[in-house]
Amino acid sequence: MSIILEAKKVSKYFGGLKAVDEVDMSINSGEIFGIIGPNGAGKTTFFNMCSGVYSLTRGGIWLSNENITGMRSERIANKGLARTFQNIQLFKFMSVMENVKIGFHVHTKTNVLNAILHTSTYRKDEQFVNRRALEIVEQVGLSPYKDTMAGNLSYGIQRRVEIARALALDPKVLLLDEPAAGMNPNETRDLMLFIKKLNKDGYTIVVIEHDMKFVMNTCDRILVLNFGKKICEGNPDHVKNDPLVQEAYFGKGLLTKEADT
Ligand SMILES: Nc1ncnc2c1ncn2[C@@H]1O[C@H](COP(=O)(O)OP(=O)(O)OP(=O)(O)O)[C@@H](O)[C@H]1O
Repeated sequence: MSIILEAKKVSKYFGGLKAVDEVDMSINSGEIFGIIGPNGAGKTTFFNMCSGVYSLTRGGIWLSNENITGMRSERIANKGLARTFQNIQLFKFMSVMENVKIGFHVHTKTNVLNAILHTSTYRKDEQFVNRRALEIVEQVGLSPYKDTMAGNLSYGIQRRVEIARALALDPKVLLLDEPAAGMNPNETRDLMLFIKKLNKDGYTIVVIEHDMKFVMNTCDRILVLNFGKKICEGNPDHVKNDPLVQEAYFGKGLLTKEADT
């Protein structure tokens, strides 16, 4: 199994605050990998460094053995790492297809002038984007909603549109920041199945999530952060039974109760 995303001694300091402190992580190609930890543990900051939104204070990040430390986020996206954000960031007055099509901008050569002049570059890009967007919409089961305005869809479907838009980048690795946040149990169950299907389709998935049932039932391996430090890493059973995790994060018994239901 090859390592697809690797972080070595990654740190981020905000003034005196060590939001992420010397965290190592190795994700194998084909895994569903979870990152958990209490509020403020450093999870999103860590994602922001992996995806080029934040610079690193120390350490390095490798994507498919290429050092991507310090690269801009568009460049990292182009190299195959796509992400979604904690808060849904869709264009609510645009259709599902239009939202997905926006995800293609890093792949196309069209600029404003090409668009205004309707050049052949623009027309070729338009054809490519329309065809691929339709394929992705079908792949993720959004065909019935393709012409619906995003703002009119349920929360669970909107999340799926966001993921579809990230797939437009043709990523190898998909980072999902709290995809189940705000979902009802049915939506969370559907999301779980959806993520497993995406993984079967060949995407490596890294997911930050507070919903323990989701994490324990979906992830192959889990990394636990607390106050910016990695306190545990392993398969769901290992993490569930780790006394440090129980104490530092969940409070004794809570993890077992939530994850087993
Ligand atoms: N841009 C920033 N400037 C200063 N401090 C920040 C910044 N971003 C995050 N922090 C701080 O870094 C710490 C880690 O925050 P982060 O959002 O990464 O945690 P988290 O584990 O994702 O939390 P949550 O589960 O609540 O989303 C927190 O103390 C937060 O206040």
